[in-house]
Amino acid sequence: MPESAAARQPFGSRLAAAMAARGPLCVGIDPHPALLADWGLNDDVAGLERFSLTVVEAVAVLAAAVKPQVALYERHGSAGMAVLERTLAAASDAGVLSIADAKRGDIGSTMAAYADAWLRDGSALAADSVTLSPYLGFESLRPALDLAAEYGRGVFVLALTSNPEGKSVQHVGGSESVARRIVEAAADENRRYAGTVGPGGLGSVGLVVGATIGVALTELGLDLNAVHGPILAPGLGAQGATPADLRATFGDAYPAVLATSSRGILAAGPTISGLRSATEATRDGLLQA
Ligand SMILES: O=C(O)c1cc(=O)[nH]c(=O)n1[C@@H]1O[C@H](COP(=O)(O)O)[C@@H](O)[C@H]1O
Repeated sequence: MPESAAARQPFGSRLAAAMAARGPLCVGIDPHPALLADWGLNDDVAGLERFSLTVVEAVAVLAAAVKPQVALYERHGSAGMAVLERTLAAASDAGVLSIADAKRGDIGSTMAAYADAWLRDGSALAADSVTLSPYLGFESLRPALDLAAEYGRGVFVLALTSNPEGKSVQHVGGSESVARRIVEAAADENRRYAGTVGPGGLGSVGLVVGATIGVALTELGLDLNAVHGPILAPGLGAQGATPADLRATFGDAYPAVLATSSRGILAAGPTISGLRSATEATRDGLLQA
């Protein structure tokens, strides 16, 4: 059902409500060729669609959000991107929030076009939120930040990524690290819109901080509580992090953490019941941590 921007609550408020109701788990939709094969599907557009819609059907009532990985649709060309459009529409129809994992970032004039694609009402690719890369400077993301705020949508900006190579850039500067610039900029941005956030809500500018970063927050002296936004934490499952690792890594910022797992859950397909069991087990592990 299309929903007008005026009627839509800010993304951070909608996500906080979903996390409170369903637990702090996002299920990544990453249709890797090997997973398609494991599910008995061809690595083609029909396989991609079957895979994606099955995941949405299975987890929409259990997860706080789903996160389709855009690269795995792009590799099928324009027909793959059409499947992504239908996957985002199916998530919306099923009542689960979507995070388009596009990791976009460019100079402002081009960024405005990315913002139009992923965040503007009327775009077939519009998701509830999108992942952004701040390598061109946090402020280069301005068109997306402003459009997200206008339409009640959200963004997740890469801060400390889950891959081992990330620290070669993100840790540079030590106590004045690159990551600190991103964390502080996101906090400033959420402060600007603090008046739109209801009690217990979160801001709509989130960060990506990997579940695999170990003690980096302490080493770099970063306080994620000051962000007042959601923290998307990939790395659970296939990349080795456990719910206990997440709890230890994020400490008292844990209530704002939306953990995300793709392969760890998708490997339990292709049955709906298998996917649901894996989702519930992962979610319960996060709630008990
Ligand atoms: O933005 C992301 O979601 C992301 C950031 C990051 O630091 N690390 C990371 O793994 N991701 C994404 O999260 C997903 C992780 O997939 P699994 O390792 O299969 O759970 C992939 O789609 C990655 O692109």
